Amino acid sequence: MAEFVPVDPFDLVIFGGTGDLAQRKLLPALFHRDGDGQFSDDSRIVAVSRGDIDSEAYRNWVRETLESQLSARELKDEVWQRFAARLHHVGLDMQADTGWGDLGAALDEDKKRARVFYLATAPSLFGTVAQQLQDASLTDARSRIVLEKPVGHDFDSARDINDAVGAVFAESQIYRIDHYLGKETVQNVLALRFGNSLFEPLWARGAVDHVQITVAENLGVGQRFDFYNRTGALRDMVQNHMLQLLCMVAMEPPASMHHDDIRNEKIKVLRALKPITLDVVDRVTVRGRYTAGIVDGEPVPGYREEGDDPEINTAEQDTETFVAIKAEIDNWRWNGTPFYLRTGKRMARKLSEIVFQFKPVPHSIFGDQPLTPNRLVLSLQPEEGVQLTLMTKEPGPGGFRMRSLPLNLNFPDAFSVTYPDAYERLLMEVLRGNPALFMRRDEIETAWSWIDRIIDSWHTRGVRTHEYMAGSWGPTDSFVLLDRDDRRWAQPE
Ligand SMILES: NC(=O)C1=CN([C@@H]2O[C@H](COP(=O)(O)OP(=O)(O)OC[C@H]3O[C@@H](n4cnc5c(N)ncnc54)[C@H](OP(=O)(O)O)[C@@H]3O)[C@@H](O)[C@H]2O)C=CC1
Ligand SMILES: O=C1O[C@H](COP(=O)(O)O)[C@@H](O)[C@H](O)[C@H]1O
Repeated sequence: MAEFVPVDPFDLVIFGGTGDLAQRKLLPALFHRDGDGQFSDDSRIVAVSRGDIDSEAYRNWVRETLESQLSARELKDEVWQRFAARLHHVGLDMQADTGWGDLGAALDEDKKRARVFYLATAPSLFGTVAQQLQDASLTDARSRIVLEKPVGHDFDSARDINDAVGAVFAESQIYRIDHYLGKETVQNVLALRFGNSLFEPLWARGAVDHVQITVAENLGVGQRFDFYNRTGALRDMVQNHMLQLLCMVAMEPPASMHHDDIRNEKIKVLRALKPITLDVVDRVTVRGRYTAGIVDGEPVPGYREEGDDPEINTAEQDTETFVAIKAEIDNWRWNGTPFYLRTGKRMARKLSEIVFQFKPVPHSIFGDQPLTPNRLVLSLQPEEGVQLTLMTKEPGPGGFRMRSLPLNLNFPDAFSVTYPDAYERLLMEVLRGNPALFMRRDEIETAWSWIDRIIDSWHTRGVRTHEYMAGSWGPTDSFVLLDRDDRRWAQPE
């Protein structure tokens, strides 16, 4: 039976406490955890923004924002009263030297209490805020700082941010968010691989033909056009989420669940990624961009039409909303077993999954009967579960007929509890002081180095985006990418 374990008293400061991320993810997540009784009465949440509002006005704003997202059943009055009492707002400009004393005054002076600074702001402010906090004597060995993604837009900027934040906080105090690491199924990869003796002997080049990692979204870029247009799918999704998924499935068994044991294994995978160089970039990567189409039965505009600011939406700007990559890991376990990565916006439907395609049997004793090689599918979204396809004999008379059937483990069916979403889990891990689900500095920087190489090669080779219709599974070239190796994407069915 799931049990919600309370966390010790804390002060949580959210820089950007009135922003979109706070509104849609952080505040609902905190409200849910409070609802399950995990926060002590004296724990505080202090929002920082430049807004000229007092704490009462902030509480009213939070109430409205929760009302627009939660059901009346979820927004229980008793929980709201408790939650509201811990909310405070401090108005200050993170780039100015004034106002930091007000923030200090809003915090508890008890040195034993966890003090967490959550930077839900542009990454260009991370170093400045860290320095201001130190100058205002608001940090000590017990404080923690949470950095939202993206940590930089390339290796150099990531290193600068890490240096600036690292000048104030020790690495053990820095929590770099990748919300995919908070997803239930991603953690279940550890349980599946290392809690069962069944899979690990097969988890290698000898048995696995190839691996596919798909993160498809049906949504477009929406309100974030400006950010996205400067970023693109490779930086937005592959540098972080997809490479983290790759690490979780490809790493060697860690010695324990200790955060450094896990992160030490992940970094080895990132270091072993074969660089994608100028001579291969147009064979092993595909860039795409959606045009108008139909998603979930509704007509939707193309990418270009989503950004209405002519200053940023120029014809020369060739931002990709889709990317597919044939990645290779140069190590003993995976040599010769490609990992095909694919992510895109406005695709046929929301679907995140990791597919292990096993090799065919070496010899068939069943004559002409076609045999489908086994496949292990780890589903992340929208449904969480694990599926293993096996060849079986069709029952009954009529000869020996073989059929491929799935062995299904659907988490919502198997476990009746509703479990916390990724942000809820990650926030609780920060408050507990457990960095296992966060990215270490070397992971971020090594991932950026690999990504930078692809971007440089794209620019030098002039690799352009290919159009795909919104509501499809991506550009034709992404199918050719696998076709060339005589393989197919697991989707569409
Ligand atoms: N929104 C999302 O879904 C996601 C966002 N992120 C990242 O999180 C960060 C924040 O994103 P998002 O919430 O969307 O951004 P918003 O622009 O919606 O919010 C920014 C917040 O920061 C405050 N702020 C901005 N500048 C200052 C300043 N100089 N001093 C004090 N407060 C300031 C704003 O308030 P005010 O203007 O009143 O000062 C506001 O509260 C970004 O780096 C984004 O890339 C990451 C993953 C998902
Ligand atoms: O970090 C990001 O992730 C979301 C997708 O997250 P999910 O949990 O809904 O799969 C993506 O839409 C966004 O562009 C990106 O910045």
